[in-house]
Amino acid sequence: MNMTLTREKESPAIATGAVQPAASPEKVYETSYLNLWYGENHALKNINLDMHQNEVTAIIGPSGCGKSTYIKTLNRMIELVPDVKTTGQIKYRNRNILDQSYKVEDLRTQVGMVFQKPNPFPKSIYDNVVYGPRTHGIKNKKILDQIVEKSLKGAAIWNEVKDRLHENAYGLSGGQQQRLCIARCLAIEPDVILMDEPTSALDPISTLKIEELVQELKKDFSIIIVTHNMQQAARISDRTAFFLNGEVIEYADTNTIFSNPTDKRTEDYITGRFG
Ligand SMILES: Nc1ncnc2c1ncn2[C@@H]1O[C@H](COP(=O)(O)OP(=O)(O)OP(=O)(O)O)[C@@H](O)[C@H]1O
Repeated sequence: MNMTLTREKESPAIATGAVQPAASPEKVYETSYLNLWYGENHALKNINLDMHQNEVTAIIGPSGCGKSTYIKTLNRMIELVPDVKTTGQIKYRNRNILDQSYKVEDLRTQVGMVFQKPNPFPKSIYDNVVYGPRTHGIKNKKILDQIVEKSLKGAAIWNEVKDRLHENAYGLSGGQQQRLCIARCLAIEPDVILMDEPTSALDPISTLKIEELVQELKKDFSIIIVTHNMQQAARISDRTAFFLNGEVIEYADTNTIFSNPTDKRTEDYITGRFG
């Protein structure tokens, strides 16, 4: 059965705001037949997903379906969990990152991550932003100053903090802290930004700011975002993958997922019948 969830019809709340994806933008990630086990728990099952440059890809699905697990495989953070086993491939820019010869440090210079709860370091705003560049050996103050300004502007927080750069980041509001964490991520000039429910701890106004920011950032970066919030996926993403019980049930451009899904389970989820 076809269903319609468009701006004008049944559900104004799930209006897709994102522009349709371009014909075939370059692939950033290509996941093929990815399986992942936590011990005996088969958490990801035969995942096949391509993610594209300068797009926002949303990952949605009910609690426990494997969203966070999947996004953590994309920067190999998953390796921090003991007793994890994977099979299959994840190619980032044509190289399989699951191949142990791929240095995780190299991957992390290309792929930044923003987490559910803002996690600034207990340092000044300035020191938070320059943390990555300093780790990479940049010491020149003029260059670091430029990185700070550019990154904070990129994360749409410069005007709010430019006069207090040397104050502790913990003095910022939750929404400001999250934008600072995005600035910290931008300072390493990544190619891809992974976001694991970046607004779930924020109030609606801060959420809106982050959503607007994501739309800006996709001009320069590729963004993969896990969200519980279907309206958010509909508003900001170009493509959406619906996960259920560790499988990708449906992956398509966001408009299709929310207005004309092909799988009954997708339809049931986006209409709130479960999850
Ligand atoms: N560190 C871990 N050790 C063992 N099992 C885990 C671990 N993390 C997740 N799992 C299991 O893997 C499955 C997928 O969990 P995951 O956290 O990826 O789901 P999710 O879709 O992100 O859920 P939520 O929306 O609640 O955050 C679940 O069965 C979960 O219990």
